[in-house]
Amino acid sequence: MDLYSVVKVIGTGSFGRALLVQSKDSKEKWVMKEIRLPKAESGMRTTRREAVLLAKMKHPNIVAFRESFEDDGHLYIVMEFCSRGDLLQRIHQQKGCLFSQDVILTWFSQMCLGAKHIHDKRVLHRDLKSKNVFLTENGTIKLGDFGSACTLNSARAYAQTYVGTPYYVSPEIWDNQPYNNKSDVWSLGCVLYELCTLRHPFQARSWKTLILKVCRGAYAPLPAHFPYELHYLIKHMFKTNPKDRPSIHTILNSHRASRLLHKHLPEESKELMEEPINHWKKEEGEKVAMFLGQKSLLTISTTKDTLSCGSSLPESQSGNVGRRKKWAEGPPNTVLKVLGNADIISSVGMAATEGSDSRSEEECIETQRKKERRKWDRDPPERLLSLLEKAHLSKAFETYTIHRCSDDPPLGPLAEERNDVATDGPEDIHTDHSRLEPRSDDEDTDFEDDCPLDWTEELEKMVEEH
Ligand SMILES: Nc1ncnc2c1ncn2[C@@H]1O[C@H](COP(=O)(O)OP(=O)(O)OP(=O)(O)O)[C@@H](O)[C@H]1O
Repeated sequence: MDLYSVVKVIGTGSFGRALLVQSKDSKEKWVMKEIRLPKAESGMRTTRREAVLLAKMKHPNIVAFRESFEDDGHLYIVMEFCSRGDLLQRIHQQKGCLFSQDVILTWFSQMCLGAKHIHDKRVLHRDLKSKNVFLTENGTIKLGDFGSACTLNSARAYAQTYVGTPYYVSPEIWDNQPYNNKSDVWSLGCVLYELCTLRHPFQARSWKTLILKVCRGAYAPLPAHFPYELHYLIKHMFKTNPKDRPSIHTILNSHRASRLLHKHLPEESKELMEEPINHWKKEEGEKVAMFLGQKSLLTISTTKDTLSCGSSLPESQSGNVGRRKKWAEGPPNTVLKVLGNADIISSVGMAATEGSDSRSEEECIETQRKKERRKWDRDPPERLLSLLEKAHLSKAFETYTIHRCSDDPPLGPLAEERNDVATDGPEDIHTDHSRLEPRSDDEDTDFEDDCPLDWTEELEKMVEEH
């Protein structure tokens, strides 16, 4: 502490203060987070998690860690100072004037790089929001605030804890399912949407509407001037089923928007990235069109028709331009074959599962139950709503840390913790190299929860405390 002089208090978070400090030696400015340490010795390790995780993240798009130390009952984390503040402040400064597409894509592609680094290290951020994305003096984006982050290697730890800011929370969390890497993708989608519209995607006047809108993935479309790829990306990031949502890896490498993002990546990152998959090559498109034309289209216009319209083009060209085609009466064989092999997607109910394989009745019921949980046409649970009605909706922009049972430790910085939780300490963070391989988005959802958490009780307590 003696090495720094305090310039000013930047802000106060739920866990303590953020101070702007200056190194007495170098005169460099840093942010020092001052976090009250819990009295119980056992709670200290959780409090230190933010420092430990931040120290592990060395990436140009993540707030750099300098050092951490304890003094007088506080933990101090010294980190890079992002002089241009957070994106929420930046959005407010716009006063309704939209950001340019280039700015949005430049910032968003850097957010993706930062998030990819976190996920590659098997860490979930769990509180991505515009307030936790920072801008440096030279305009670089940095993800910060790892107070809610957790490692993925302890299934118990993440399955039983909910952390997040309600406006940015994905449908699966409201549905008592576990937080996973795609939940971070949802939150990042919210930030992208905010950059495009200066509004939150899920605006609501009540908690009930908020939750229902989130769970139905109902948002107003982006302004029409944005490119198709951006509309498409948002649509995918807001898929209500996390398995249908792209992973960060997919967004950067094989999504329809990847090429657009790549154009906006910093040069040094481009070299390290894979070349994105080109979804639609003109030559391939022409080949497909030709194939379809031969297979299943009938030529009904003739050169004669074209010529009678007064065209003076040579026959070779006028044939191409003037011919009109229409679909044959019956669907093409290829389509029938594909449909024959496809699952009957819309068929719900036991008929679809009966006799289809050798699964037990319980397994079938369980599958059915999971399908039903995804529908979200029903109202949110009465109890959840009645307690949320008491809370002001503005609270939905604050970070919540909720844990399941009194003997199960929460993961937030002020949490009490048992000694035997295996997610603390640098040794707990391991790199799973298989995760670095490109995979389908479905495979890239990290885990399933077999014991969904009932966190309404904890939320009730928190709402009362607020
Ligand atoms: N590295 C940083 N550079 C510049 N400003 C920062 C940095 N880290 C935090 N801040 C600012 O300090 C203030 C307090 O941040 P802090 O993370 O402590 O709490 P919070 O994000 O406001 O709340 P909570 O952590 O409860 O979500 C915020 O205004 C934030 O923008």
